[in-house]
Amino acid sequence: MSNEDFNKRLFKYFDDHQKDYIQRLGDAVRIPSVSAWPDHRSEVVRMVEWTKSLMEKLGVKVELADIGQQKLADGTKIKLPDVILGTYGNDKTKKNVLVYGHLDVQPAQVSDGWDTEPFVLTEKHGKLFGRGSTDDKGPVISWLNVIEAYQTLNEPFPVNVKFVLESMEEYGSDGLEDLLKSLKNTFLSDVDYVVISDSYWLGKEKPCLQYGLRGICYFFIDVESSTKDLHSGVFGGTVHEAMTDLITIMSTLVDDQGRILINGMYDDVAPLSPAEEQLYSKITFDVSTYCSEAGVKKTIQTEKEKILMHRWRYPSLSLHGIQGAFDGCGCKTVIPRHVIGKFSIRIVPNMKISTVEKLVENHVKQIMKTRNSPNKVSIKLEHGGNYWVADPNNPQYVAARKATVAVHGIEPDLTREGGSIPITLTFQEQTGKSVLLLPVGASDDGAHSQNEKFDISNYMNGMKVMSVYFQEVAKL
Ligand SMILES: C[C@H](N)C(=O)N[C@@H](Cc1c[nH]cn1)C(=O)O
Ligand SMILES: [Zn+2]
Ligand SMILES: [Zn+2]
Repeated sequence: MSNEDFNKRLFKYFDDHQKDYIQRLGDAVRIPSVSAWPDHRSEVVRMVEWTKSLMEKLGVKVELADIGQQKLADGTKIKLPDVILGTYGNDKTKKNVLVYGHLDVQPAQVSDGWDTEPFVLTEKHGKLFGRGSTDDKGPVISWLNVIEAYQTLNEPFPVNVKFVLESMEEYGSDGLEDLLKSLKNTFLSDVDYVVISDSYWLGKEKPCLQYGLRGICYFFIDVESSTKDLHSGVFGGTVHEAMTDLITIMSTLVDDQGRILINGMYDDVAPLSPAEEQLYSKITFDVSTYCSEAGVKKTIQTEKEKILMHRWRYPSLSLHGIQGAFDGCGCKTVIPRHVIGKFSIRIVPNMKISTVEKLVENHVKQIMKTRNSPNKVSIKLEHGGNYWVADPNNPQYVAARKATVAVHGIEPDLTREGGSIPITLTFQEQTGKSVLLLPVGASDDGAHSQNEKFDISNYMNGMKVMSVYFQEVAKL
């Protein structure tokens, strides 16, 4: 049978089994594997076990790698979830492709404003709503569905596949870097290509391949004022409040133009070359759609090119929350004794995590000097992950472009991602091989947001692209 005929059968098989794939994703979404919630660690472990069992059913050889313990803010330690190392096929004549993905998800609760139960996959108008549907359970399961389809159709798999599936990605990939370094001369030594499907298209219709990611430095600012919470009527106006110090610090970090106000933060940012500047205008991107997907009235920048640059090649600082602050309904007249402010800086070429950390520390010290406050303030880099930029002309990208054209009938845009996949650079360094970001989700999937979803069409077409990608990589 020609390859074309096989792909027709394969694609039909995917379409015919849509219901089974939705059910499988639903089983995964039902496990609330939130890595940021220590009290849900057993659910993360359950997700690892669920995936291991599916992989073993498909004949993937699975090993669970212990990556040690996580130290929580209060000093206690809990076990980090094991990393799944999978091996499928061992044919020395075939290429070895390493697939990375993550099984943990961002927190979610109906009270955040979800229209449906976040951990119940709900199908509406061709969309599958649920936490982790697009980030990253849908894509991870898609890779496994591809293996299953080949088996059922009795077709030899075109490549050997290795899997690294972690469950702390949404918490900065705690513990994974050391593991990968320790595997450099064993599990990783014969890897030819690394592929990651954990990001999103730039629009809803046009597929893309990505060759860059921003990194992330996530900070906690801890402010302690008193030994207990205080009555604001009794103590207000006489004590230095932790919250007042914290809010002052947090209000000095970024201005209304999105510019980071920390001295020196832009010193290492790579200058924009004329060649790079030209790339942005060619990319399909609609500013008004972007605004409506975000649910905002306007963006800081108005030109498409500038928006893309600020998503991909400039740093940004976002404020995320304050632990310990009153956030319930009604009025509570209490002065909290201890608050922890949380913010992150997305970093870009050629910023260094250690420099960013020092600059933030200096900034906080400077602000506190002006406050005449006796409160205990400490700043901690909770986790840091590097940026990554690759050459989109390397053969692996050519293979993925052919796969995209074969399924979608259109050349993908070559784009970058504003989010972070902290371990990407480590894969490149430890294997010495090309890493490809092959997104399958759409721009409006709402990863990390309320009503995260994965379109059924993206699920089905994603598996088709992944299949042809393996076939094309086999030919390289
Ligand atoms: C792009 C990827 N799907 C993702 O969402 N990554 C997270 C990683 C992270 C790092 N610290 C916390 N989360 C992100 O970009 O926020
Ligand atoms: Zn995520
Ligand atoms: Zn992700």
